[in-house]
Amino acid sequence: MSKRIQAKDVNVYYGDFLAVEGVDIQIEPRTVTAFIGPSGCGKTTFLRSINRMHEVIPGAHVSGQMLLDDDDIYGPGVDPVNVRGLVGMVFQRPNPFPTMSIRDNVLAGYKINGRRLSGSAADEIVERSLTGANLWNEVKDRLDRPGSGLSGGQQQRLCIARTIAVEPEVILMDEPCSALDPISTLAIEDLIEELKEQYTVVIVTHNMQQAARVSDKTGFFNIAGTGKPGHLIEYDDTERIFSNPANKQTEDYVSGRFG
Ligand SMILES: Nc1ncnc2c1ncn2[C@@H]1O[C@H](COP(=O)(O)OP(=O)(O)OP(=O)(O)O)[C@@H](O)[C@H]1O
Repeated sequence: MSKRIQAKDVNVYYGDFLAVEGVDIQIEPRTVTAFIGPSGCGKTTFLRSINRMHEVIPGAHVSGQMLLDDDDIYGPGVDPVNVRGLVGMVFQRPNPFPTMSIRDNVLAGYKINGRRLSGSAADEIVERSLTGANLWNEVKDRLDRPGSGLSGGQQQRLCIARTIAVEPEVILMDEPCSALDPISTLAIEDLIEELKEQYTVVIVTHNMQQAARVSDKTGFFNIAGTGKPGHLIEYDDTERIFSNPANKQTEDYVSGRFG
């Protein structure tokens, strides 16, 4: 598990609008990468292009190559549903299925794909996934209760359990802590550290301290003005980005002199 992500001259569009232009990046397996940058610079848009979630918006499309190891996820005949199995996504707001039990939430990826599981296989997946999401001990005695009965932080860890249940190679996270309190945020940050032992993790965050805490590498995106496309300005070791970036725009942004 865990694959390299390589974008080659990737442009991301909403209809005719070019939202992100010319991204070249190579993200190594078993690392955490954070995307930072001002609002509207295309962090989320680019993130969503890594598992073809972008194209659920009518008219949205991508040009260039997006490779998972050596396979282009936009290649001919590639089924986006399979791509989303390999590249899981955790969203800003925890979104467990509210009426479904905790157990069924974990298994939701299998149910949606129509895959049948024996009871013992399902039990094993539920325990492994909830343990992997650092949630097992808190919920093991109430697996049949609805997911909506959990706290926000627990719900987000349930969503992470649902993502890892289907054994992806890559986990994308779009501001996964922005709706959480500081304690729950720390729990997710600790979990991200553990997830990178098995997965390639890419996280969008507005919180620069969080990027500095959780990531090995940081990508800074910027935009020249409203209506202009966002660009990846710099991608380097997180320590370097926050202490001695190569680009003046990055330096201005991380030192708070932006705008
Ligand atoms: N569904 C959409 N349809 C059309 N344009 C969109 C859509 N979603 C985003 N955009 C545009 O694409 C550009 C990039 O937006 P995006 O949300 O990716 O930026 P971001 O860096 O993630 O911003 P934020 O930090 O505010 O979340 C913006 O100009 C935005 O208005």
